[in-house]
Amino acid sequence: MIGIMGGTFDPIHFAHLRTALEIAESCGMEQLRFIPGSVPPHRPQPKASAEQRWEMVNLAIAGEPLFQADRRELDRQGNSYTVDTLSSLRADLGTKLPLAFVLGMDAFLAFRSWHRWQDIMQLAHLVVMSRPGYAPDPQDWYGELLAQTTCELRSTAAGRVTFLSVTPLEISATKIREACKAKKSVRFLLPDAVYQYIQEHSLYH
Ligand SMILES: Nc1ncnc2c1ncn2[C@@H]1O[C@H](COP(=O)(O)OP(=O)(O)OP(=O)(O)O)[C@@H](O)[C@H]1O
Ligand SMILES: O=C(O)c1ccc[n+]([C@@H]2O[C@H](COP(=O)([O-])O)[C@@H](O)[C@H]2O)c1
Repeated sequence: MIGIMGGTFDPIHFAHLRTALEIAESCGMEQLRFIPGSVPPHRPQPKASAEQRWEMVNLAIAGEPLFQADRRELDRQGNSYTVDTLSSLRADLGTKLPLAFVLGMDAFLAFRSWHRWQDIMQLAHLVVMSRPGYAPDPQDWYGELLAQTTCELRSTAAGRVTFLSVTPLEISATKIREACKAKKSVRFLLPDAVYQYIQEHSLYH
């Protein structure tokens, strides 16, 4: 199974990295790909450029064999819709391989507003990670799709939803950008290489 972690990554931080590793290990993924978005359809545009966010993702994941960075959303024009990304991954990887789109509870709560969300369910599983401050969706719309074990995800290519608890880390890119703006240090919230990159490029000031 391959995991896909999409995000704005403005910037990538330790909560992305630690939760991704825990999910990859507990689901038995052979690889987890970080896919930074170019033009997020659903939020204000990022402060760092697409290439800067790409470079920070690469610095952050260096040396972790389970992780890969994938730039297909950056190389595409227009809005970075997840349905298009997953279709393009299917074109590369075939229809049989289990694919799991990994997202935090905050993102999952808005999932049914995503572009062609029903089609996303045909292309991948959803692995929803706990996130401090976000309670589970009270509308149990995914009931029939619920997978109780991660084994169930490996036995089909797409279409199931599962919820996994990860180490609660109250880190967000928003707070990191705000701290930079307030001239406070963001060291130890993200990898040192990313911290240095932010300083060298005077990001978020
Ligand atoms: N602390 C966290 N715990 C669990 N999941 C997280 C956490 N931070 C981010 N994620 C998840 O990682 C993915 C990418 O998130 P994103 O790049 O938007 O980071 P963010 O910290 O939420 O950024 P921002 O504050 O700019 O919205 C999303 O699915 C999001 O839910
Ligand atoms: O395709 C959509 O309509 C869509 C709407 C909202 C979010 N997403 C994806 O969800 C992932 C997490 O988004 P974000 O805002 O937390 O960085 C990222 O890969 C986004 O492209 C996708």
